[in-house]
Amino acid sequence: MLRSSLEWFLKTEGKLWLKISKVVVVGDLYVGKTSLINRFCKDNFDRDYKATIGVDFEIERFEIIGMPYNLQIWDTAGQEKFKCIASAYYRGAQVIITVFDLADIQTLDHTKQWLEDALRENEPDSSFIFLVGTKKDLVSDAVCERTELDAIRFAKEMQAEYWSVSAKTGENVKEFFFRVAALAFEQSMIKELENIPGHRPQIGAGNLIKLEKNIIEGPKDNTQVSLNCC
Ligand SMILES: Nc1nc2c(ncn2[C@@H]2O[C@H](COP(=O)(O)OP(=O)(O)OP(=O)(O)O)[C@@H](O)[C@H]2O)c(=O)[nH]1
Ligand SMILES: [Mg+2]
Repeated sequence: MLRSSLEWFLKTEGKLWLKISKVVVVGDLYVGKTSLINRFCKDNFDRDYKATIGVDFEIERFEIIGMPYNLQIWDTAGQEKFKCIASAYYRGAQVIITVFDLADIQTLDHTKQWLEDALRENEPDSSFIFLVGTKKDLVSDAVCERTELDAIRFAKEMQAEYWSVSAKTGENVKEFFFRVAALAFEQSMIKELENIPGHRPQIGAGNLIKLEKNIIEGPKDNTQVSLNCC
């Protein structure tokens, strides 16, 4: 049912469809939010710290199964004095990315509060949640594994999918954002198909994009659709 709806949609409305999904990135100061976004959107890395003031955003263009699709990625400030400005931009987030520093375990403890603040501004169950450990290059494999045990526990409690990345080396960064785009795209498409009279998809079937692994632990190569970053 969903497949025939999708085929019909691609032949008709899909040609004119341009969907933008809002992604909000939150977490303590200095954890590497801006660096993560810059690695993905600009493929660069700056060793010097320049605190984000309030908020900033990037738009990243994708093409998924032949359709243009954009992620609007909001980079928020971790500094307490900017929290008030940043939180004004939490509303309407289809994806919330909660970031901590793998080399600073305290920042993991604060992720629940960041998530709570972001969720307060959004409809219940309307956002995908990710927990991302950054600066993987700074910790040994042993430390990383130990920290990840806690991180995976946190992720389960937060109903989030866990990923570890390094903006410095680029490890997992592209894979992570492709995963974000794939999930947000699929959800947008299902919502769009629901609105087409006589083309009611089976909600929950989720067969637009097939995932190979458990949703809680972030898979490395998990989309079977053609997903291109433009
Ligand atoms: N080694 C290493 N350093 C990183 C990585 N990611 C970020 N950094 C460094 O960590 C510092 C803070 O990074 P930012 O991306 O500015 O942190 P932020 O979370 O955006 O900070 P605020 O804007 O203040 O909230 C910078 O000096 C970065 O160069 C990483 O993956 N590896
Ligand atoms: Mg920043």
